[in-house]
Amino acid sequence: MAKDGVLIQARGLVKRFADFTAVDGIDVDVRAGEAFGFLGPNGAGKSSTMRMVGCVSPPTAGELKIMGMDPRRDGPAIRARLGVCPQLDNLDPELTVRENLTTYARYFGIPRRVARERAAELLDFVQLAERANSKVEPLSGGMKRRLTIARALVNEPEIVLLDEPTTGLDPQARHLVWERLFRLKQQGVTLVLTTHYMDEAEQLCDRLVVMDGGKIVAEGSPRALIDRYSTREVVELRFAGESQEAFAGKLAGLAERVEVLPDRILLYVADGDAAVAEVHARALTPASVLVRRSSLEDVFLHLTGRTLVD
Ligand SMILES: Nc1ncnc2c1ncn2[C@@H]1O[C@H](COP(=O)(O)OP(=O)(O)OP(=O)(O)O)[C@@H](O)[C@H]1O
Repeated sequence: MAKDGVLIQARGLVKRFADFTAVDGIDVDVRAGEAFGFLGPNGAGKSSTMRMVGCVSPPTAGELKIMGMDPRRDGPAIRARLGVCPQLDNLDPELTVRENLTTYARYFGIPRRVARERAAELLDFVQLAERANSKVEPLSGGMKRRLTIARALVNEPEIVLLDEPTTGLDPQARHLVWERLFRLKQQGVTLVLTTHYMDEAEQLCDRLVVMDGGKIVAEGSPRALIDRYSTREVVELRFAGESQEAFAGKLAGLAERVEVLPDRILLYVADGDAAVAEVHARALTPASVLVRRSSLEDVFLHLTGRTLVD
């Protein structure tokens, strides 16, 4: 392990494609045992960063150290200690569920008998033991994703990279994946994930960076980011009629911050109910009112002026 328990260290890390800069000089420290997230909208540069960490795409500039090693020089040694769960499932449809694991194990030189034992354990872990002899094709999206996670664990990696682990899954399948990832974290595996789902980041990540346009715009724990960049509560008001903008002026002084979106107005306040009472006291009659806790979505909106998922 590298000094201070930092497993991944990036300094001024850059990825350019021709004259387009996808990752624009980011600094990152991922510590042993934590779940670390890259949160940002499509195109923020999350996957490009992950591919550099996974040693499949060389950095254009800057420094990157993984477990104290240099991806430019030590790619194979690093990859031997990483597990990778790519954004798109690339399981082998010709093979059974079990064979997808045992065949993958061969790339790491794991003896056949050990590979079979490990495959059985991993299929148990991802709750696919009953499907061991099934082909991959008929599996649901959630099962395929869990199998991809199992495959990423075949070499008993210290770090597991997960690129959008639950994109495209239904809520129940997502929860099952989250639950397994949480279990992995409890076992001491370091998780690095990208996501554009703020609930996923809040559920899983001990710390995260918010990325936008190739840059890191904020970093911290979900709680710390919310405390720093948002208020305790948010009131969402929807006014009937063509424009929310027309009502915004009537809300002056009512909140620490007001965001006017095309379909609603957000009031950032410490006490949502008190703010709602004040809205009514001003004889305003929104078509709907919702009081909720602040989330990472609010952090993102504050930092970039845009919503995370359009
Ligand atoms: N091989 C490539 N050649 C040219 N441009 C690329 C390449 N890979 C990525 N890009 C561009 O770099 C930018 C960042 O892409 P990246 O995939 O890293 O973003 P992301 O945050 O992971 O978003 P997504 O959720 O869509 O994967 C995008 O504008 C993308 O079009």
